[in-house]
Amino acid sequence: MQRPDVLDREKLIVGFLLFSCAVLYVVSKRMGILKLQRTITAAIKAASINCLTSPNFDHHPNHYHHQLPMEAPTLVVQALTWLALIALFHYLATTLGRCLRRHKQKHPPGPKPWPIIGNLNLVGSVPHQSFHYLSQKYGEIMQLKFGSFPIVVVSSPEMAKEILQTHDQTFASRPALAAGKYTSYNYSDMARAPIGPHWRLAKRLYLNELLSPKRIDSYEYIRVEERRALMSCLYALSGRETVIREELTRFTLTNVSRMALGEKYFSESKSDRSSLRVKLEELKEMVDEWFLLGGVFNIGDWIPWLSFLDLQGYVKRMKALHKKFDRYYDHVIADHKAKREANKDNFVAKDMVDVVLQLADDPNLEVKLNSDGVKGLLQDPILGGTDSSAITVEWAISELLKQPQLLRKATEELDRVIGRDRWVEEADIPNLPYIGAIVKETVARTEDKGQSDSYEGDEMHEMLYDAFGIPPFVPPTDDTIGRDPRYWETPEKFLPERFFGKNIDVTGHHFELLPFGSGRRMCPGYRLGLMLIHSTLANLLHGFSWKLPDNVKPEDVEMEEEFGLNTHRKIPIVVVVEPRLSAHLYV
Ligand code: HEM
Repeated sequence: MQRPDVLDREKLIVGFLLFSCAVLYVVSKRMGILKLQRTITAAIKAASINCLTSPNFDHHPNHYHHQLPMEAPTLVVQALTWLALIALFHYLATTLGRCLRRHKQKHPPGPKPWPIIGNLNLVGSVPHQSFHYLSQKYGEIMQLKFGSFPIVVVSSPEMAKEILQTHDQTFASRPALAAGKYTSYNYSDMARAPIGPHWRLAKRLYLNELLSPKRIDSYEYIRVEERRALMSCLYALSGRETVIREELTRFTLTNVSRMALGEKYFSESKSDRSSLRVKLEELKEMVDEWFLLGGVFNIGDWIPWLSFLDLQGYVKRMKALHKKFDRYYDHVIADHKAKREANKDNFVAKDMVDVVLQLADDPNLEVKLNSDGVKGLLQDPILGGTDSSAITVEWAISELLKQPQLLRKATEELDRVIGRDRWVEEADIPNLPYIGAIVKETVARTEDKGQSDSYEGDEMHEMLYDAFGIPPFVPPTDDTIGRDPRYWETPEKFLPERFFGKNIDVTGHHFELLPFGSGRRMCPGYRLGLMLIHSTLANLLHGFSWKLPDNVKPEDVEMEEEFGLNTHRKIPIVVVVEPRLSAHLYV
């Protein structure tokens, strides 16, 4: 991508005018402006005398021309000289302005914006679908205006590479949206933090403490215990209509809570009123609400002078949600502090909360961790690790129920590789290529369709102009690339086989498939996320046969999406499961 060039002709005009001005300035300085005027006046006078002495001129003595004092033409000539100079400067200024404007207006193509709302009228309730539609009309890089802010949407692997790899430093910060302020402890979680010392601290913490390959392996026993609990629970529900999302969210929430916080910190009993702990149902609702509010188009974000009205009521909801999460984190922190106090002399940090609290006490830390900073850091794994893994498995099952022949192929592979007398272990995953292809196809089609962050702010604006001559940008929507027939055969079809014989991975190197992003803001939890998705899906397909309720045919399964920071199914899928393995494996 090149910085757009000003037209050569205009460069010449501007150069010529600047040169003329410089000459006029130097000459007037040397001669003095009055002398210059006198010279010009003399030249014009000489011309007029020539004219007066021409044979056609009327020489009658009473002719008023003869009566004029000599000063009058001098004044006229002086006035004309000034007018000419003013006109010259005016011309120069307007031409220069036009050139600069032309330079700035070299925007990517896009629809004409309306006053105040910009192009918000073209963005439907599922924005990535609107982007996809618009990008077909305007191309792989297009400009839209959200209220007062210009944004750019890119939708090809080549453009994605430019933005996320070549210029990733320029584009790595996040916009300051209300969701980050009210639901992410004033931009203190890693996902919303601007690039800076706090974000670097978070990255180090996750990569070294919670999400390093060694640490992920050491938590395998938690994932196995929780997987067993999930399988037993589904076994108990067999033959009944079940909303699988409920079970999956409980499963991922428990896993991530135990890994990051050390234990569950929620109560599973609906009737237990005495517990200080938040109820599981309530926590699930809080997580759902967080993802919904994180992805909404809050008018105040894009038309800031209307923000105080909170027209859609989102900010009010964000503040209410913040209070609930705050109570939850206060409880987690107080419990950890109490345990540390009780074990003062030989205390060893056991989980991420212990590590974060130790960091908060460290006076030599590059950036001081205050209470918001601590809670922001606890939030990333709870929210980042829960919803995305659960909804990916739900989408995969929905796609398989729509095409039962794919479900058959997956169970054939499981029977062949694993057999019917044991569960699938994490070490088996590389030997299950068909399940792997299903996971890739699912994340390619469904992950983070909602990623529509844009970048703003004067500094960012300048950087964007420096880098590209373009205004703020929206990261490439996987959905747009994922549906482009130039990169995918029959993109509208769920087709795991498309990955066979192709070395396309999902870890940010192949820009036609970016479910976890790429570059420095790439998801730090991708290993854990993939591990959870692979092993959960493989065991669900291995342990149960899957059916739709009697009155629903595969072709009737709705695949409508609900927009949010993650894209959920609009209507959770209802399934009926029956065990496939011996009964003793489910206890
Ligand atoms: C299926 C599972 C997951 C998917 C699909 C997913 C996807 C993503 C995506 C697309 C991003 C944004 C990348 C970008 O802007 O370029 C992201 C960021 C992030 N994810 Fe994940 N994620 C998953 C699991 C996890 C897990 C398990 C954790 C932690 C335990 C996690 C923590 C984070 C954090 C902290 C960020 C913010 C990174 C930053 O802004 O620098 N994610 N994730």
